[in-house]
Amino acid sequence: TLPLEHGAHRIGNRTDADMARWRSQRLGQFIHWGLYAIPGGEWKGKTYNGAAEWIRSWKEMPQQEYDNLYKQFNPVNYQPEEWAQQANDMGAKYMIITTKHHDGFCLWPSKYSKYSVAASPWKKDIIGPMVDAYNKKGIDVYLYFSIIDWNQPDWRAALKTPADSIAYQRFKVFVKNQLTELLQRYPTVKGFWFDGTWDDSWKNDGSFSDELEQYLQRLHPGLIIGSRLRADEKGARHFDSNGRLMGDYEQGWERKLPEKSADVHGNDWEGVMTIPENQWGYNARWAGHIKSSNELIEMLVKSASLGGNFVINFGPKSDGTFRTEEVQRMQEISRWMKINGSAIYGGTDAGFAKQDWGYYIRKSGTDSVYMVVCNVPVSGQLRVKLPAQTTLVNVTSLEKNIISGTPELIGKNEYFIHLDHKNQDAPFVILLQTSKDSRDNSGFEKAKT
Ligand SMILES: C[C@@H]1N[C@@H](c2nc3ccccc3[nH]2)[C@H](O)[C@@H]1O
Repeated sequence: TLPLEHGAHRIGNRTDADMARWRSQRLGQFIHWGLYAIPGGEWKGKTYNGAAEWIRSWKEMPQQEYDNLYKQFNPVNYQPEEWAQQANDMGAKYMIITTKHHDGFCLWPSKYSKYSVAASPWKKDIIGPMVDAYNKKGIDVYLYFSIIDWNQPDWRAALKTPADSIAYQRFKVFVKNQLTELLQRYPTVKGFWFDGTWDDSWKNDGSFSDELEQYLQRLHPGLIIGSRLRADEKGARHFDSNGRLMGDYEQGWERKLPEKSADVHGNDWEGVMTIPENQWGYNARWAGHIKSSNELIEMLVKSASLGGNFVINFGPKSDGTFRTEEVQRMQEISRWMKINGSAIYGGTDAGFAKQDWGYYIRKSGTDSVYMVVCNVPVSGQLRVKLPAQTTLVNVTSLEKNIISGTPELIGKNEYFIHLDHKNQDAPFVILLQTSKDSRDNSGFEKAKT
C-alpha cells in the first residue's frame, strides 16, 4: 500500500453509538429547496431539460436574472411543522436539507454571505424552524452543503494562475466559516452531506478536505460525514489511492443502487434517489419515468438488504408546499411502513443466498430474518435455502392470509413456503425465526410432529 497522509484514517465501519443510530434508521428524506424552485425548470416559456437546480447553468438563463431571483423568495405557505409531520408519517428517521446548493443561496442568514434569505422578502431563517420541527418529531437532521458556490467570486473550478490560488484560499476560509456557523446555529444536527466536490480545485486539495473533516469532528464530535467530501493527496475521491473508503459511509450512490453485497465491500453506505429520473429541485414538468411507491419501497428494501440507507428526495415548490405526486408517495410509503417498518428499521444484510422472489433482511444482531416478497412466483411457492447449520424454527407473516400451511422441506436446509393465493398489490413480509444449530433441518420437523 502507498504511504498516504490524507487517505482513509480508519479501516472498517465506525462502531460508535451515533453511527449505530444512523445505520438503524435506514429510511431518510432528502429535501432540495432554494431559488431554483421559482423557475421550476422553465424560463420565458422554454423548458430546461436538465435537473431543475442546475437551471442557472442553462444557456437560455441569463445568470444575472437567476441571481436576482432572491428578490422573489417568499414561501408564504412554508409550514415546517407540516413538513415534519408528513416525513414522520412516511417513516423517515432522518432528513437532509439543502442549506446551500451550487447557486450559493443560503437558506440561513449567514454572517459570511449577503446572498441569503436575510436579503429576500422572507427575511427569516428557513433552516432553524425546520431543524426544530423535525427534531421535535424525533427525526435527525443532516445539512446538505455544496462546496461549489457559483455566487462566490473566489470560488474556482480549477486553479490556473497564482491569482486563482489566492482567491481560492479566501474561498476555503469562507467555507470553513460557514460550516462553523452552521454547527453553532444548529447544534442538534447529526452531520453534513457534502456535494459539489468533483472539481479539480477541490480534488487536488486532499489535505484541505482531510483537515476540514478533522476540524469539524473536533468541533462537533460524532458528526457523520460521507465519503463525498474527501479527496486524498493524489486526487482519489471516495476511496483513497489504497482503495480504502474515506469518510463514515460510501456516499457515491446517487440515483443508483448496488446490485449485490460484493458491490459494497461491507462498508456502510447510503443511496439517494429522485422520484422522477433526474430532478432534485422542484421542476414543474416531470418528464420520463416517475417511480411508483412500490418501486421506491423495493429500492428501500433492497438497500436495507444490502446493509445501506435509502433516502428519497423531495423538491418543494417556491411557496413551501409539496406537489401532489410527492404527497401521494409519502402517504403510500407511510401505509406500507406502518405495517412492515419492523423489517426495515435495524435491518441489514442477512447473508442468505438471494432468491428471485425478493430480499432477505436480518434484524441486526438477531436470528430474525425477514423475507420481503416483491415478485410472487406463479407456482405460489417461495424457495428458502438456509446457510449450513441454520435451522428454521418458526415462520410467520406480518399480515394475515399470506402463508398457507407449514413450510415444506425439499432438501438439505431448503424449504418451500406456500403462499395463500391472494393477489398482493404491494411487497409483503414473512418473518423467519432461525437458529444456529449443529444439526441441519432439525427445526421444522420438530414443529411438524
Ligand atoms: C444530490 C445531487 N447532487 C447534485 C449533482 N450535481 C451533479 C453534476 C454532475 C453530475 C452529478 C451531479 N449531482 C444534484 O444537483 C443534487 O444536489
